[in-house]
Amino acid sequence: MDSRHLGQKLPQNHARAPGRVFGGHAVREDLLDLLQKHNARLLLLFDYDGTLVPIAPTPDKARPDQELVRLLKALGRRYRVAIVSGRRLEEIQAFLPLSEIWGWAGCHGAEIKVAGKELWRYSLSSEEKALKDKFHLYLAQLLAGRKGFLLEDKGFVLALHYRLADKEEAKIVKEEARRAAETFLPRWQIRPGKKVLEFLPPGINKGAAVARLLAEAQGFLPAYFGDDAGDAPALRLVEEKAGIGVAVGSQAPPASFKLAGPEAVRQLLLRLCQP
Ligand SMILES: O=P(O)(O)OC[C@H]1O[C@H](O[C@H]2O[C@H](CO)[C@@H](O)[C@H](O)[C@H]2O)[C@H](O)[C@@H](O)[C@@H]1O
Repeated sequence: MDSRHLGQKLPQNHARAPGRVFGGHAVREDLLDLLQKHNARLLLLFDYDGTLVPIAPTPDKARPDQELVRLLKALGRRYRVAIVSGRRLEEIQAFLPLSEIWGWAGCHGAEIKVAGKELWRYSLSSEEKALKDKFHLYLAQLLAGRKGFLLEDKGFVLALHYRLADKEEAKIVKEEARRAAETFLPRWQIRPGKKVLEFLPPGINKGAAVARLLAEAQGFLPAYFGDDAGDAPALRLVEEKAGIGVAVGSQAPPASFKLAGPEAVRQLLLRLCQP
């Protein structure tokens, strides 16, 4: 096995390189070479929305196409593949019903499965659940009669979407929601995403999720692909472990490599699948 990038920093030209956005959808050959070198000991970790599929007006519209499903199936046969999503684990598994995918983290890592078995799950105390339910009710009332908002209750996480709302109204609603969260759930995190404000239990983040997955994949080189602020802890952790961070799109946190968007990711993965 080629372990040149395990337990040591990436070569100077890759480590924290200014990360050019690779124009168009042409494949970054340097990144492809680096990934191919690790062959069966490569662990590919993917965020979903904005990384594997383009952002859509509403969450239910961002479904994978058949080519993506076939691509992940082929990748899963050749490499270790994990999905690390802000979505509910059940939902993301329904979108990508593939036994070839080894690892799954849902709700930003509040629920994790590996090789078909539950690995870890955040334990929501009854007191915390009751407060979360009260907060949910409060938000539902706040949004009643307002257009363009969507409230997603993911069990462990609440997401307040405002992509289709009026800008000024969204600003007011977000401020009010933040204020209420500090009253109902003062220990919880408030995390902005792409036109969404998410409310999560303490300690839940994609960095912790990836750390749990990596502990089950000793000797593998991790490569993480992510597009937004929620992916920052995972990108950081993977690069600290001398793995490969790939920032996808213009709003992505810093990483050694940059790709223009989901189509550029797909072109790279298609090449990675070739014999
Ligand atoms: O970590 P991810 O897998 O990228 O999930 C992050 C959030 O994605 C979804 O919301 C985002 O994508 C929607 C569809 O493109 C878009 O309409 C929305 O504005 C985005 O915020 C999902 O609904 C959330 O639960 C995830 O946390």
